[in-house]
Amino acid sequence: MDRIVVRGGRPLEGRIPIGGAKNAALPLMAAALLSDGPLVLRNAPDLADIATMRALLEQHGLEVVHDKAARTLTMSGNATSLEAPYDLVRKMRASVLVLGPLVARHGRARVSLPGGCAIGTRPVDLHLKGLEAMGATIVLEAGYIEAQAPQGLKGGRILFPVVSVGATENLLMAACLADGVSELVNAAREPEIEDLARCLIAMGAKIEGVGTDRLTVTGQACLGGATHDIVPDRIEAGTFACAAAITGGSVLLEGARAEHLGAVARTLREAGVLVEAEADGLRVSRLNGLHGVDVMTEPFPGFATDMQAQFMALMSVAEGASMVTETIFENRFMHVPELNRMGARINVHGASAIVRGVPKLSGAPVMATDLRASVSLILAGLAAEGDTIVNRVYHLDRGYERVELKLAAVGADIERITG
Ligand SMILES: CC(=O)N[C@H]1[C@@H](OP(=O)(O)OP(=O)(O)OC[C@H]2O[C@@H](n3ccc(=O)[nH]c3=O)[C@H](O)[C@@H]2O)O[C@H](CO)[C@@H](O)[C@@H]1O
Ligand SMILES: C=C(OP(=O)(O)O)C(=O)O
Repeated sequence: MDRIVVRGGRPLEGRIPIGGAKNAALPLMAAALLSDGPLVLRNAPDLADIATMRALLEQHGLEVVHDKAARTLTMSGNATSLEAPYDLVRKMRASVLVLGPLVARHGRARVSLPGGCAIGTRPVDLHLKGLEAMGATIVLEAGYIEAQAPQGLKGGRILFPVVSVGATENLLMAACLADGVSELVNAAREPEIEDLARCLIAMGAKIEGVGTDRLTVTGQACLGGATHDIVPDRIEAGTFACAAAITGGSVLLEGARAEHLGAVARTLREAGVLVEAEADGLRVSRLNGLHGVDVMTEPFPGFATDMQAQFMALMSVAEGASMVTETIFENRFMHVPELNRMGARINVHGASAIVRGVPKLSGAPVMATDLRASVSLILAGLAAEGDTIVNRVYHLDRGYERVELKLAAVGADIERITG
């Protein structure tokens, strides 16, 4: 199994290209199940999760071509199998996003209950209740969701009791082919949802309220093909922003958009990091010291839970203390014991972690159990004295394209050891 070795102490300088967002690409790929014509996605990242979604769509009967040189994904054809099997779905939570499109288009689907990052229980009840509100019958049997709507879905009013990115995406896609008008209230507003909505509109969907927490969808008989540019990955950008900050460097994040970073950019500035929009991206630099800042994860435009681990690594070398509160997932502090093994001083009290900054971290062999936790250990390694060996990098490969090459290109001493 591959490992990443980081030797800390070098300030990062240069330009880092930001890829298309994993969390936008996955629902966009699922949207191909709604379409009669080919869906072409440009700016497609080359990630393990994209390969998993590709395999899932292919086993449903779609043709998927990933031209990695051109960075395009082309999906065409219609589903011939309506079952999403456990072996693929368990690898990635976003697999459940095939459910809404399959039921909306074909009147039934059988989808395994999903896996994904081990960061909490992660139920899918909101996805299922929403489909029921649109007239589907749902039965859970032997680890599978069996959904039926033989007469097709009907438009309905769905009020989300908590903000859910995945449920908003699943039901938004389903509503595009439902009979009548659907209203999604308290919908998630993450930039990836806006990206999905824009692509669906290009495919012929009728959606109002894009970018707000109230989406109104007038169902259409069918959707067609489209060509769509995937939005840049705000979490990849935020991660490299933390890399620049933790090493006291200065990098230009090519293609990154300040408005998509939401509270992350504001919080970095509060901590003493310069974040400036330039013509072709965002410049992130740290000239002086870092200071501790409190953060609380929230749905967009609040501080993203997918940036919590990376920000905690940064705070572990800041002056003073910071309190990091995780409100989205109940078990997303798996990086804390590993950061502490590198000399960080972090105590967890329920949903909050108190981080007391230390002057230096020290390299160590570490291991993470989820994607963002893994990358937080690389960030810590960039600032640590000595070698940090990050094991189990398959988590990283789910969501970061060649992270070690991108970091090495701006001066980090980092390499992948294969095998
Ligand atoms: C592939 C993808 O885009 N993943 C992102 C997506 O995950 P995902 O779509 O799984 O996250 P959700 O926004 O749905 O989860 C938010 C909260 O709602 C709860 N919930 C969710 C659905 C449900 O049916 N019932 C329920 O109770 C969850 O347990 C969690 O506490 O948004 C998360 C929150 O920004 C991110 O961390 C993930 O990176
Ligand atoms: C938690 C994440 O992904 P997933 O929802 O696929 O587990 C993530 O991207 O940080």
